[in-house]
Amino acid sequence: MEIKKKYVIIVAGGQGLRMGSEIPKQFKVIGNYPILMHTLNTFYQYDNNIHIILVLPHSHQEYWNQLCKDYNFHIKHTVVSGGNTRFASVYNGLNIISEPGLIAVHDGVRPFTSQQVIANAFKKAELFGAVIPVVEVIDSLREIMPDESSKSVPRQKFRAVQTPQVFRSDILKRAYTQTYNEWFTDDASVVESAGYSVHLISGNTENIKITTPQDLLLAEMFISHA
Ligand SMILES: Nc1ccn([C@@H]2O[C@H](COP(=O)(O)OP(=O)(O)OP(=O)(O)O)[C@@H](O)[C@H]2O)c(=O)n1
Ligand SMILES: C[C@](O)(CO)[C@H](O)COP(=O)(O)O
Repeated sequence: MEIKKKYVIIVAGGQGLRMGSEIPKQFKVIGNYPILMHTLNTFYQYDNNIHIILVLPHSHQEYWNQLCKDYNFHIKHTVVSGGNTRFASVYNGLNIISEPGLIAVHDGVRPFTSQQVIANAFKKAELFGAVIPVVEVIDSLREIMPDESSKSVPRQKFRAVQTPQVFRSDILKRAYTQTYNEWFTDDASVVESAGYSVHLISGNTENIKITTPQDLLLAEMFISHA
């Protein structure tokens, strides 16, 4: 079978408002390195030929270059400027990919994706074209009704969605020609809205999205027990 080029667009163009810290959360240090370096390293460990595209706000790029020098970080990657939404940041990353292949899109603030999940996502994307990792929901769920009352819903019917989400490049590029919608919270929602179906695989529960100060504590704990 033909070996497809592999890309990963790592989005780190956000402001980290829910973290509320002075330094954007993607640059916070856990286990001796900034979070983003752990994330890039995870993909490099998976395949040291993967093309890594890192999306950062223009205003953070100088800081990142300095961090790379300070931490002697030499994993090859291309930096692209972020947009005002995650959708716009992915779009900008996609714009520099001209050759066909498989494209993973991954949150810069998810440093704990397992090698097994990355490998499985790429493998299944060859077959299905659009693959996302999900985990079961562990809390009970309630739906809020228009009159603000609520009703319980069966959690067995739902899954929590993670990244990396991996797609054939033609599918992802076509999907990202759509106009932005506020329910596009991930790449699967964009691809599905363009008429494609999305294949689910098992994610890994440690693959948290570091969003709040509590997540940062959890991340420190994962690193210290790795
Ligand atoms: N304009 C944006 C917004 C988000 N992201 C990225 O998308 C991922 C998931 O977003 P989230 O956790 O919400 O990050 P922030 O937008 O930084 O956080 P917040 O919503 O709390 O401001 C993050 O890696 C974030 O950097 C991005 O690349 N460009
Ligand atoms: C892409 C994502 O991480 C999948 O769970 C999530 O949708 C990002 O949401 P956010 O509101 O941008 O954090």
